[in-house]
Amino acid sequence: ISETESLLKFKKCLVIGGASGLESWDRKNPPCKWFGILCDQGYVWGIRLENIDLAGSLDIEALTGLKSLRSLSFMNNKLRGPFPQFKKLGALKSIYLSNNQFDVTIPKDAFDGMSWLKKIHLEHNKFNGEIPVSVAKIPKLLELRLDGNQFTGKIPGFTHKLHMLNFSNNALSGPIPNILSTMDPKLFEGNKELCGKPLVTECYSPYNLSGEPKASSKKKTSKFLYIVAAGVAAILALLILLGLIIVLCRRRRNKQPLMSPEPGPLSLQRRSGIHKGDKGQYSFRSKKRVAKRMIHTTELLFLRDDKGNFDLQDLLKASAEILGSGCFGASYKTLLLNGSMMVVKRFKHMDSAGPEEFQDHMKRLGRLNHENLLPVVAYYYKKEEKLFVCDFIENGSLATFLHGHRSLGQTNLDWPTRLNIVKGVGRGLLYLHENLPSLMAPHGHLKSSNVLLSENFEPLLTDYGLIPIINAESAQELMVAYKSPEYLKQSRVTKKTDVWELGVLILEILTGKLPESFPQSDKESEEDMASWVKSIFKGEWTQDLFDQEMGKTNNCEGDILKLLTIGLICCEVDVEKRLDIREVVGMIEDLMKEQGDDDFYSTYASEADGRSSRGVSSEAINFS
Ligand SMILES: Nc1ncnc2c1ncn2[C@@H]1O[C@H](COP(=O)(O)OP(=O)(O)OP(=O)(O)O)[C@@H](O)[C@H]1O
Repeated sequence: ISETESLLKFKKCLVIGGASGLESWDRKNPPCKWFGILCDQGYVWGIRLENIDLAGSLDIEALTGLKSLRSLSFMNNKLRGPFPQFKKLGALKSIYLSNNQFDVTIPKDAFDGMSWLKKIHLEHNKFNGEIPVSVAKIPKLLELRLDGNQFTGKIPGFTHKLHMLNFSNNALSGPIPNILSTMDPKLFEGNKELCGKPLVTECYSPYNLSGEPKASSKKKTSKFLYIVAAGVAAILALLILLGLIIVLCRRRRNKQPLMSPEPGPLSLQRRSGIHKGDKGQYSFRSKKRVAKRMIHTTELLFLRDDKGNFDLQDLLKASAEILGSGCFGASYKTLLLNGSMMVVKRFKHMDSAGPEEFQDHMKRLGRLNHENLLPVVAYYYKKEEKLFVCDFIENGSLATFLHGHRSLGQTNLDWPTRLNIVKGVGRGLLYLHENLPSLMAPHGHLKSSNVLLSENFEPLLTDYGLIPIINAESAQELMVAYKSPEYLKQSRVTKKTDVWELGVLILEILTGKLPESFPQSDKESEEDMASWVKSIFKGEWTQDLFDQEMGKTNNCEGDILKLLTIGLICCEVDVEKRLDIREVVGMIEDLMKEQGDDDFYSTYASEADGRSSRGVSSEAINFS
């Protein structure tokens, strides 16, 4: 269905007042020439029908065919009816419905999945019921105006601060969420039952001991206080007991050789069978003394100062659970007595590098610091045993999200999240390339199980920079870099091998297919993942090619195809022709800008002029 037909269908539900300008909406002219239609490169990106006495309802379904649509403004009209299903247009960046006659409750999930939405203006209608929780979860939201409605109930908890918001003149109640407590009090005025900062009205809470409890609840409150006091006393007693146990344990430990205490049945020592014959145990804190002896000792060596509050013995005695066994050995999730959850990876195939070489390399890794790299916190080196310690990342790996065995309640990765992951992986790789300059492939082992996802789904690379300390034979057999076309055909691994790995990862993220499920591209030139994608992809959208779990692509098909093309460019077989990582990251960032860091359309010329609109180019607005 063409843009013309979509818009004409949309027009059918509108009741048009006197001189609306909508007469120009007919098949004689292309939509870009119609009144109120804003185009970019021949495609509709905005509909702006303001101040024209428009009534009726908004048939959002009809607009789903407009792939470039990003902005809608119908302010200063007489629209009413059910809340429009904007979430069907997941790529929208701004919605303006101010000064209309909507008098409905907005469904809780009205904004679910609207990852690109930056501005919502619903002020001066008669919206009632609770503010939908989904509005507080929109990740990029910058402006929210709900003032002059009849919203009731509590303000939901927002995940981040907004540049502009207004809740004034509603019927809201309860405490203002902390994250909004530094905003101008005027933005909350006219809600009799709202309390807490920035308003002067304090919230009465049973926890607020200084507050005057209401007479009717005095009895309840004193009972409650009694329970709280008893609880606090019990916790204190427990803490004292725990402290005593720790002191006793420490005393015992100091008297005994390092490995002699029999750990619990779930300890890392038991689980992994790690043993330590040496007597020496040096404090990891006395670094200077340690530096001289470290090569020959058996202590845990810290690369991060901020994490150094445990030692090898703590690690070995801690309860451990196996996370999985990769090609280099097993990884254990380990809960330390100090409450930190760490991962201990036990490396095999690492005995070719001598102790000094190994130590120098670890120092190099320790100097790295980037938001998309998971740092190695500490390591342990002994001829027959190498351990790497790092933080445990609760969300697990990208591989788990893409290929299943997710725990209950874990969500699918949608397109914006996938694009953001690719961007972070690219940035992490670029940083490695700039800061580990002497290495062949600074990462060398990029695959989805080595991309962990933080709480906010930011990617964290692991198992990077290993090539110099892995035995050559095992590296050739096991590491991703050595499975690249240049290694298989010319026995070469270069910096651009990481670019090829990134390409395969991009294809995996978009198709949801496991690269390992394809036969390797070898001398008989069997099909690998990249050639499989090339054989199917003809430059157009092919539903079958993409991971169905990505869910609704929300009119972003064009951008998804662009990322797929970047993936294929990275998978260029000829290393000389293949782009370097800087060029690829540049392309990914350009795509990000097209997707979310621009805003073509801002209805509000200024805060004071709430009733006019104008188009503002992306250059004119700085959201950073
Ligand atoms: N710090 C961590 N936090 C949470 N999960 C982790 C962490 N490190 C590794 N894992 C997960 O534990 C599992 C085992 O990891 P491990 O690194 O031992 O093997 P792998 O990544 O599958 O293969 P390879 O040994 O080739 O890297 C993987 O699913 C990995 O994603």
